Amino acid sequence: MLRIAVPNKGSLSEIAAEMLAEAGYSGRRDSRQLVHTDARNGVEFFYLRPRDIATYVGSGALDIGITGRDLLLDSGSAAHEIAHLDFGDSTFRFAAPTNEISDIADLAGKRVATSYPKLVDDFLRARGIEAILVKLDGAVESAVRLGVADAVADVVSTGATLRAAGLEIFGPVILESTAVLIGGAKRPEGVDRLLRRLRGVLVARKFVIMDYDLRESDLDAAVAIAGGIESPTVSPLKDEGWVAVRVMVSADEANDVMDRLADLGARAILVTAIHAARL
Ligand SMILES: Nc1ncnc2c1ncn2[C@@H]1O[C@H](COP(=O)(O)OP(=O)(O)OP(=O)(O)O)[C@@H](O)[C@H]1O
Ligand SMILES: O=P(O)(O)OC[C@H]1O[C@H](OP(=O)(O)OP(=O)(O)O)[C@H](O)[C@@H]1O
Ligand SMILES: [Mg+2]
Repeated sequence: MLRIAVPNKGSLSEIAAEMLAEAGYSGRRDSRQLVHTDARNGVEFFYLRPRDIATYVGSGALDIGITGRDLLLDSGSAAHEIAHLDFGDSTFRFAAPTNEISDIADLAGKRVATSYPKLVDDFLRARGIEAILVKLDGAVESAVRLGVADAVADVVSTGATLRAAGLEIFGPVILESTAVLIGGAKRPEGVDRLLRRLRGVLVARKFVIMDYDLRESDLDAAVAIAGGIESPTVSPLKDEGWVAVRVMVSADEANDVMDRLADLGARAILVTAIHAARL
Protein backbone atom coordinates (compact mmCIF):
# COMPACT_ATOMS: atom_id res chain seq x y z
CA MET A 1 0.00 0.00 0.00
CA LEU A 2 1.27 3.46 -0.93
CA ARG A 3 1.40 5.67 2.16
CA ILE A 4 0.73 9.32 1.35
CA ALA A 5 0.98 12.38 3.61
CA VAL A 6 -1.55 15.12 2.88
CA PRO A 7 -2.03 18.50 4.61
CA ASN A 8 -4.70 18.35 7.30
CA LYS A 9 -5.07 22.14 7.69
CA GLY A 10 -3.93 25.43 6.23
CA SER A 11 -3.80 26.92 2.75
CA LEU A 12 -2.85 23.72 0.96
CA SER A 13 -5.29 21.25 2.52
CA GLU A 14 -8.48 22.01 0.63
CA ILE A 15 -7.01 22.08 -2.88
CA ALA A 16 -4.88 19.00 -2.18
CA ALA A 17 -8.00 17.09 -1.09
CA GLU A 18 -9.93 18.35 -4.14
CA MET A 19 -7.17 17.29 -6.52
CA LEU A 20 -6.97 13.81 -5.02
CA ALA A 21 -10.75 13.45 -5.26
CA GLU A 22 -10.67 14.57 -8.91
CA ALA A 23 -7.90 12.04 -9.49
CA GLY A 24 -10.28 9.30 -8.38
CA TYR A 25 -9.12 8.70 -4.80
CA SER A 26 -11.51 8.55 -1.86
CA GLY A 27 -10.74 10.82 1.10
CA ARG A 28 -11.58 11.26 4.75
CA ARG A 29 -15.17 12.12 5.65
CA ASP A 30 -14.54 14.59 8.43
CA SER A 31 -11.68 16.93 9.25
CA ARG A 32 -10.77 15.13 12.49
CA GLN A 33 -9.97 11.84 10.82
CA LEU A 34 -6.20 11.26 10.83
CA VAL A 35 -5.95 8.27 8.49
CA HIS A 36 -8.04 7.07 5.58
CA THR A 37 -7.57 3.92 3.51
CA ASP A 38 -8.59 3.85 -0.13
CA ALA A 39 -8.42 0.08 -0.60
CA ARG A 40 -9.60 0.16 -4.20
CA ASN A 41 -6.63 2.29 -5.23
CA GLY A 42 -4.20 0.68 -2.79
CA VAL A 43 -3.34 3.88 -0.94
CA GLU A 44 -3.43 5.05 2.64
CA PHE A 45 -3.71 8.78 3.38
CA PHE A 46 -2.22 10.30 6.54
CA TYR A 47 -3.54 13.78 7.36
CA LEU A 48 -0.66 15.73 8.90
CA ARG A 49 0.45 19.29 9.49
CA PRO A 50 1.97 20.57 6.26
CA ARG A 51 5.09 21.61 8.17
CA ASP A 52 5.64 18.04 9.41
CA ILE A 53 5.08 16.24 6.12
CA ALA A 54 8.69 16.50 4.88
CA THR A 55 9.90 14.98 8.17
CA TYR A 56 7.68 11.91 7.76
CA VAL A 57 8.60 11.43 4.11
CA GLY A 58 12.31 12.16 4.60
CA SER A 59 12.54 9.59 7.39
CA GLY A 60 10.90 6.94 5.23
CA ALA A 61 7.91 6.59 7.56
CA LEU A 62 5.66 7.61 4.67
CA ASP A 63 6.29 7.12 0.94
CA ILE A 64 5.27 10.47 -0.52
CA GLY A 65 3.54 13.66 0.51
CA ILE A 66 2.05 16.94 -0.59
CA THR A 67 3.50 20.06 1.02
CA GLY A 68 4.92 23.48 0.17
CA ARG A 69 8.41 23.88 -1.31
CA ASP A 70 9.17 26.47 1.40
CA LEU A 71 8.17 24.01 4.13
CA LEU A 72 10.26 21.25 2.56
CA LEU A 73 13.38 23.44 2.44
CA ASP A 74 12.83 24.79 5.93
CA SER A 75 12.52 21.27 7.36
CA GLY A 76 16.04 20.25 6.35
CA SER A 77 14.54 16.81 5.64
CA ALA A 78 16.13 14.38 3.18
CA ALA A 79 12.89 14.29 1.17
CA HIS A 80 13.06 15.70 -2.35
CA GLU A 81 10.68 17.26 -4.83
CA ILE A 82 9.15 14.80 -7.32
CA ALA A 83 6.84 17.27 -9.07
CA HIS A 84 5.26 20.65 -8.60
CA LEU A 85 1.49 20.73 -8.42
CA ASP A 86 0.49 24.18 -9.68
CA PHE A 87 -1.31 25.45 -6.60
CA GLY A 88 -0.37 27.12 -3.29
CA ASP A 89 1.92 29.56 -5.09
CA SER A 90 3.57 32.16 -2.88
CA THR A 91 6.79 34.10 -2.60
CA PHE A 92 8.95 34.31 0.47
CA ARG A 93 10.19 37.86 1.14
CA PHE A 94 11.84 40.18 3.62
CA ALA A 95 9.87 43.18 4.81
CA ALA A 96 10.44 46.07 7.19
CA PRO A 97 8.69 49.31 8.12
CA THR A 98 8.51 51.63 5.09
CA ASN A 99 11.85 53.32 4.31
CA GLU A 100 13.71 51.69 7.23
CA ILE A 101 15.65 48.86 5.58
CA SER A 102 16.28 48.65 1.84
CA ASP A 103 19.16 46.21 1.50
CA ILE A 104 19.65 42.75 2.98
CA ALA A 105 23.19 43.74 3.99
CA ASP A 106 21.55 46.08 6.52
CA LEU A 107 20.13 43.00 8.31
CA ALA A 108 23.53 42.20 9.86
CA GLY A 109 23.06 42.17 13.62
CA LYS A 110 19.33 42.94 13.26
CA ARG A 111 16.44 40.82 14.53
CA VAL A 112 14.44 39.06 11.81
CA ALA A 113 11.15 37.38 12.79
CA THR A 114 10.08 34.32 10.81
CA SER A 115 8.31 30.97 10.99
CA TYR A 116 10.87 29.57 8.54
CA PRO A 117 14.20 30.00 10.38
CA LYS A 118 16.27 27.48 8.41
CA LEU A 119 15.12 28.88 5.08
CA VAL A 120 16.05 32.42 6.12
CA ASP A 121 19.28 31.44 7.87
CA ASP A 122 20.48 29.45 4.83
CA PHE A 123 19.67 32.40 2.56
CA LEU A 124 21.47 34.98 4.70
CA ARG A 125 24.48 32.78 5.47
CA ALA A 126 25.01 32.06 1.78
CA ARG A 127 25.38 35.83 1.39
CA GLY A 128 27.61 36.25 4.43
CA ILE A 129 25.01 38.13 6.50
CA GLU A 130 24.55 37.28 10.17
CA ALA A 131 21.18 38.31 11.56
CA ILE A 132 19.45 37.32 14.79
CA LEU A 133 16.50 35.10 13.93
CA VAL A 134 13.37 35.34 16.06
CA LYS A 135 11.30 32.18 15.58
CA LEU A 136 7.55 32.75 15.67
CA ASP A 137 4.67 30.42 14.87
CA GLY A 138 2.63 32.82 12.74
CA ALA A 139 1.32 36.38 12.40
CA VAL A 140 4.97 37.43 12.12
CA GLU A 141 3.93 40.74 10.54
CA SER A 142 3.09 42.01 14.03
CA ALA A 143 6.58 41.31 15.36
CA VAL A 144 8.06 44.66 14.34
CA ARG A 145 5.22 46.77 15.68
CA LEU A 146 5.39 44.82 18.94
CA GLY A 147 9.11 45.41 19.23
CA VAL A 148 10.47 41.85 19.08
CA ALA A 149 12.03 42.23 15.61
CA ASP A 150 13.41 44.86 13.20
CA ALA A 151 12.28 43.03 10.06
CA VAL A 152 10.31 39.95 9.05
CA ALA A 153 10.69 37.20 6.49
CA ASP A 154 7.41 35.58 5.54
CA VAL A 155 5.07 34.10 2.95
CA VAL A 156 3.60 36.80 0.72
CA SER A 157 0.62 36.08 -1.46
CA THR A 158 -1.38 39.25 -2.15
CA GLY A 159 0.77 41.42 0.12
CA ALA A 160 -2.31 42.65 1.97
CA THR A 161 -1.13 41.42 5.37
CA LEU A 162 2.21 43.23 5.02
CA ARG A 163 0.56 46.47 3.94
CA ALA A 164 -1.90 46.34 6.82
CA ALA A 165 1.06 46.00 9.22
CA GLY A 166 2.84 49.02 7.66
CA LEU A 167 5.62 46.87 6.21
CA GLU A 168 7.27 47.05 2.80
CA ILE A 169 9.08 44.33 0.90
CA PHE A 170 12.80 44.80 0.34
CA GLY A 171 15.68 42.73 -0.99
CA PRO A 172 15.68 39.81 -3.40
CA VAL A 173 13.07 37.05 -3.56
CA ILE A 174 14.11 34.47 -0.97
CA LEU A 175 12.07 31.72 -2.63
CA GLU A 176 9.28 31.16 -5.14
CA SER A 177 7.17 28.47 -3.52
CA THR A 178 4.40 26.20 -4.73
CA ALA A 179 2.76 22.99 -3.61
CA VAL A 180 4.96 20.01 -4.42
CA LEU A 181 4.81 16.23 -4.35
CA ILE A 182 7.76 14.98 -2.33
CA GLY A 183 9.35 11.57 -1.96
CA GLY A 184 12.15 9.80 -0.10
CA ALA A 185 15.12 7.77 -1.27
CA LYS A 186 13.01 5.00 -2.81
CA ARG A 187 10.35 5.48 -5.46
CA PRO A 188 7.75 2.92 -4.42
CA GLU A 189 5.35 1.24 -6.77
CA GLY A 190 2.25 3.31 -7.43
CA VAL A 191 3.96 6.72 -7.34
CA ASP A 192 4.06 7.03 -11.11
CA ARG A 193 0.38 6.18 -11.33
CA LEU A 194 -0.52 8.80 -8.73
CA LEU A 195 1.63 11.37 -10.51
CA ARG A 196 0.00 10.62 -13.85
CA ARG A 197 -3.40 11.04 -12.27
CA LEU A 198 -2.48 14.32 -10.59
CA ARG A 199 -1.01 15.62 -13.84
CA GLY A 200 -4.29 14.63 -15.50
CA VAL A 201 -6.17 16.73 -12.97
CA LEU A 202 -3.87 19.69 -13.63
CA VAL A 203 -4.45 19.36 -17.36
CA ALA A 204 -8.20 19.07 -16.88
CA ARG A 205 -8.14 22.23 -14.75
CA LYS A 206 -5.90 24.24 -17.05
CA PHE A 207 -7.04 23.28 -20.54
CA VAL A 208 -10.25 23.15 -22.54
CA ILE A 209 -11.11 21.36 -25.78
CA MET A 210 -11.84 23.62 -28.72
CA ASP A 211 -13.67 22.40 -31.83
CA TYR A 212 -14.25 24.46 -34.94
CA ASP A 213 -14.84 24.20 -38.68
CA LEU A 214 -12.47 25.91 -41.07
CA ARG A 215 -11.58 26.25 -44.73
CA GLU A 216 -8.78 23.76 -45.33
CA SER A 217 -6.65 26.46 -46.96
CA ASP A 218 -6.59 28.40 -43.64
CA LEU A 219 -5.40 25.44 -41.58
CA ASP A 220 -1.75 26.50 -41.24
CA ALA A 221 -2.77 29.95 -40.03
CA ALA A 222 -5.18 28.37 -37.50
CA VAL A 223 -2.54 25.96 -36.19
CA ALA A 224 -0.22 28.95 -35.69
CA ILE A 225 -2.91 30.45 -33.41
CA ALA A 226 -3.61 27.22 -31.47
CA GLY A 227 -1.18 24.35 -31.99
CA GLY A 228 -2.43 22.11 -29.18
CA ILE A 229 -0.27 20.05 -26.85
CA GLU A 230 0.66 17.38 -29.39
CA SER A 231 -0.98 18.26 -32.68
CA PRO A 232 -4.55 19.24 -33.65
CA THR A 233 -6.93 16.54 -34.86
CA VAL A 234 -8.16 17.40 -38.34
CA SER A 235 -11.13 15.56 -39.90
CA PRO A 236 -12.73 16.13 -43.29
CA LEU A 237 -16.18 17.71 -43.44
CA LYS A 238 -18.83 16.70 -45.97
CA ASP A 239 -18.53 20.19 -47.49
CA GLU A 240 -15.68 20.15 -49.98
CA GLY A 241 -12.62 22.17 -48.87
CA TRP A 242 -13.69 22.37 -45.18
CA VAL A 243 -12.26 20.56 -42.15
CA ALA A 244 -13.24 20.08 -38.52
CA VAL A 245 -10.42 20.82 -36.08
CA ARG A 246 -10.11 19.71 -32.44
CA VAL A 247 -7.37 21.13 -30.25
CA MET A 248 -6.52 21.60 -26.56
CA VAL A 249 -6.23 25.24 -25.53
CA SER A 250 -5.19 26.84 -22.25
CA ALA A 251 -8.42 27.87 -20.48
CA ASP A 252 -6.99 31.35 -19.80
CA GLU A 253 -6.46 31.96 -23.50
CA ALA A 254 -9.67 30.35 -24.80
CA ASN A 255 -11.56 33.58 -25.49
CA ASP A 256 -8.65 35.23 -27.20
CA VAL A 257 -8.06 32.15 -29.36
CA MET A 258 -11.78 32.00 -30.27
CA ASP A 259 -11.70 35.65 -31.40
CA ARG A 260 -8.64 35.09 -33.54
CA LEU A 261 -10.03 31.90 -35.11
CA ALA A 262 -13.32 33.68 -35.84
CA ASP A 263 -11.37 36.51 -37.51
CA LEU A 264 -9.72 33.85 -39.67
CA GLY A 265 -13.14 32.61 -40.79
CA ALA A 266 -13.60 29.64 -38.45
CA ARG A 267 -17.22 28.67 -37.79
CA ALA A 268 -19.07 26.80 -35.04
CA ILE A 269 -16.28 27.32 -32.51
CA LEU A 270 -17.20 25.28 -29.44
CA VAL A 271 -15.36 25.01 -26.14
CA THR A 272 -15.84 22.09 -23.75
CA ALA A 273 -14.38 21.34 -20.34
CA ILE A 274 -12.10 18.37 -19.74
CA HIS A 275 -13.21 16.09 -16.92
CA ALA A 276 -10.07 14.02 -16.65
CA ALA A 277 -6.96 13.37 -18.70
CA ARG A 278 -3.89 11.15 -19.06
CA LEU A 279 -1.29 12.59 -21.38
N1 LIG B 1 -1.72 33.10 1.31
C1 LIG B 1 -0.98 32.16 1.88
N2 LIG B 1 -0.73 32.18 3.18
C2 LIG B 1 0.01 31.24 3.76
N3 LIG B 1 0.55 30.21 3.13
C3 LIG B 1 0.34 30.13 1.83
C4 LIG B 1 -0.43 31.08 1.14
N4 LIG B 1 -0.48 30.71 -0.14
C5 LIG B 1 0.25 29.60 -0.22
N5 LIG B 1 0.75 29.24 0.95
C6 LIG B 1 1.60 28.08 1.21
O1 LIG B 1 0.98 27.23 2.17
C7 LIG B 1 1.99 26.61 2.98
C8 LIG B 1 1.75 26.97 4.41
O2 LIG B 1 0.77 26.19 4.85
P1 LIG B 1 0.46 26.05 6.40
O3 LIG B 1 -0.74 25.20 6.46
O4 LIG B 1 1.64 25.72 7.19
O5 LIG B 1 0.22 27.50 6.83
P2 LIG B 1 -1.02 28.41 6.68
O6 LIG B 1 -1.69 28.24 5.38
O7 LIG B 1 -0.45 29.70 6.99
O8 LIG B 1 -2.00 27.84 7.77
P3 LIG B 1 -1.96 28.07 9.35
O9 LIG B 1 -1.23 29.35 9.57
O10 LIG B 1 -3.41 28.13 9.67
O11 LIG B 1 -1.29 26.88 9.91
C9 LIG B 1 3.31 27.15 2.51
O12 LIG B 1 3.85 26.25 1.57
C10 LIG B 1 2.92 28.44 1.84
O13 LIG B 1 3.84 28.85 0.84
O1 LIG C 1 0.10 38.26 1.23
P1 LIG C 1 -1.18 37.82 1.83
O2 LIG C 1 -2.22 37.47 0.79
O3 LIG C 1 -1.70 38.80 2.82
O4 LIG C 1 -0.93 36.43 2.58
C1 LIG C 1 0.20 36.19 3.35
C2 LIG C 1 -0.16 35.96 4.76
O5 LIG C 1 -0.92 34.78 4.89
C3 LIG C 1 -0.29 33.89 5.79
O6 LIG C 1 -0.75 34.07 7.07
P2 LIG C 1 -1.86 33.13 7.73
O7 LIG C 1 -3.22 33.64 7.43
O8 LIG C 1 -1.61 31.74 7.37
O9 LIG C 1 -1.59 33.38 9.25
P3 LIG C 1 -0.26 32.97 10.06
O10 LIG C 1 0.72 34.06 9.81
O11 LIG C 1 -0.71 32.92 11.47
O12 LIG C 1 0.21 31.66 9.54
C4 LIG C 1 1.17 34.30 5.70
O13 LIG C 1 1.90 33.88 6.83
C5 LIG C 1 1.10 35.78 5.58
O14 LIG C 1 0.94 36.36 6.82
MG1 LIG D 1 0.08 30.59 8.27
